[in-house]
Amino acid sequence: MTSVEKEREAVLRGLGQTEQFSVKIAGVGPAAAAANTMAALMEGQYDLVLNVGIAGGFQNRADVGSLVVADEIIAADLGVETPDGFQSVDELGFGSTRFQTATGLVERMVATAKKANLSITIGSILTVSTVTGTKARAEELVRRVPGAVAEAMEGYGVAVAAKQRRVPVLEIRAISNGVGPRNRAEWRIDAALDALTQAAALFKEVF
Ligand SMILES: O=C(O)c1cccc(C(=O)CC[C@H]2O[C@@H](n3cnc4c(=O)[nH]cnc43)[C@H](O)[C@@H]2O)c1
Repeated sequence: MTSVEKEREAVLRGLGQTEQFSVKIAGVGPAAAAANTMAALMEGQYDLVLNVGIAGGFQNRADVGSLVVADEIIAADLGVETPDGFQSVDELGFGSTRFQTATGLVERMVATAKKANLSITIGSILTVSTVTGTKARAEELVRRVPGAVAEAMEGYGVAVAAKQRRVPVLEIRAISNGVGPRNRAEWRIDAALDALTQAAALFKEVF
């Protein structure tokens, strides 16, 4: 599942000729991602759901142009803001903001990417509904989730649908920008899409 067509094309370029994978559009944001992933899972039989796309990288954790793979997918803004700070739905007893990703496959993806000389980091990938645009917010997210390496907008939605259908899930992202003060001029979307293509070229071997 990719959010937009450009990400889908980048993945298809890397996959080359294969019938092993089906690459579908999730849309932007967790709700669209959950609905479109569920629709895909109702139409076909799948062994694994991958959420692949670009993301923001947290400073000194994931550099622009590098790859990240999630050991955990976390809905970072699903909760309540109280005078004492943010409380997640887990703390409130309303559900879970966290999904573990497919054990074994994370390590295989990382080992294979490293063998291909790609820069890749394992960590929590946050799902947010609002892109972080300030240093204070970036710091707050890292304080709340010390293992966070990147933020994007779809992983949690994809994971909700995958879990419902009892299919393992993985999130792999290429970093297009830093998480922090908004600065569109610093975006490196082409570099991130190239990294996605290089990652996807390994998928046949890894999965
Ligand atoms: O207009 C902005 O300043 C802006 C900054 C970052 C991202 C956006 C998007 O509209 C991107 C949405 C799309 O890309 C993924 N993505 C990429 N970078 C980030 C990020 O830093 N934080 C959250 N999501 C990001 C996301 O998964 C969406 O699919 C606009």
